Amino acid sequence: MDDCSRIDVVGVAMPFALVRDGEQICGEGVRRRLPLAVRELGTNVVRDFLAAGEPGDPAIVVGALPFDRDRPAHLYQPCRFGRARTAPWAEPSPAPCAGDAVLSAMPHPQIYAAGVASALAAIAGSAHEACPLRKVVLARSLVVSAAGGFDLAAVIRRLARDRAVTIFRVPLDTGMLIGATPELLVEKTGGTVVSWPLAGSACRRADPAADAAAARALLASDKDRREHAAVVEAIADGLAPFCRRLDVPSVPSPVATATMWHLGSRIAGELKDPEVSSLELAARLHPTPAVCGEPRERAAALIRELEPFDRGFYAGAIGWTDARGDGRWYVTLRCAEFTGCTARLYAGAGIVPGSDPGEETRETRAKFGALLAALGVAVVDDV
Ligand SMILES: C=C(O[C@H]1C=CC=C(C(=O)O)[C@@H]1O)C(=O)O
Repeated sequence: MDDCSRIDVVGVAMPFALVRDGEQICGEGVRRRLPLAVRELGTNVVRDFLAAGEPGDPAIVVGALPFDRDRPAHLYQPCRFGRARTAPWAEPSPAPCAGDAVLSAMPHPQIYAAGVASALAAIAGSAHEACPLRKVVLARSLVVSAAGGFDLAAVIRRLARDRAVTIFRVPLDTGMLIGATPELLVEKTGGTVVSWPLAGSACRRADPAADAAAARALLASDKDRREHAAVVEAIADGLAPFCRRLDVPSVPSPVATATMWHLGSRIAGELKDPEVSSLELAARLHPTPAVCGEPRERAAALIRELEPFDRGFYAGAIGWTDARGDGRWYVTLRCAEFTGCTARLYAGAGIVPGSDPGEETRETRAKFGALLAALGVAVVDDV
């Protein structure tokens, strides 16, 4: 493994990068691809794939899982891989984007709000069925076009000012996926596994007293607690067969990013088999009700019906797994795909009985905030 401490991960040298708290994980080049669909990423897939490679190549798989479990994952063995504990963000970040950016919401916020109302009707209509729809996460997207393009290194440096999130950059075949996710899908190290789901949100406030009150109100919100509980239950159910012991908090805690409060629950377990692959665990858990809904297939069908765009890699997972199965996968949130002079941003909100279409639309607007600020674009009320 290379020491990437002297490599500027936001430069072009190591295009795949995950950065949190000064720890960088980065990869350069594509040695071999692992083009399986998410649902095919089962036991021993990574171990067998790496065993068939050339000796001396990095014993690691990195990349991104799409939202759709039936689609091919973007997974590969890089030519070089590095890991280091340094903070490469010392220099001040210049304004990343020309001020002439044009914003185009897809769908329009009013259409999104109407979609939330339709989702609420579908949830209510299924209430007396044997297996009712309990939750669906509806997303929308925002295309930002800038004639002069984007300075992606500056975007990353700006995102990295928030120490509570993990910054990622994944080179895709179609562009560059960049974001700042607050949510850990799964981390596996030896015999231990951790997942830290988030669901239930409130905007941060500038005034400290108002901000603390917003966190208290979120913790006390029955609607947000139900939204959160659906995710915790699904993850606990997904991990239980792999664990000899699993600790699931009975109440969530507030988790803060620079722009949002969330309800979070740190779920930790002891694995029956320490060789199990973190990619297999990620593929089993994905998509959780933090990004899809409950029950999964039914929520995914409603998402296909109501969302007028393709999620692609948004609401998927990004991360890495090594030959021992150790690795870390994050939920692909607060992100954009950059292609030429456009950036497509995504944001979603969990819908449960009691959700309000206007509130959920405002929540998605606030979730665009981190990326828009990093692009140097002001959040305006009609997006
Ligand atoms: C789907 C997103 O957020 C998820 C993660 C945290 C809180 C969420 C919520 O409160 O709705 C979402 O489940 C997104 O940011 O696009």
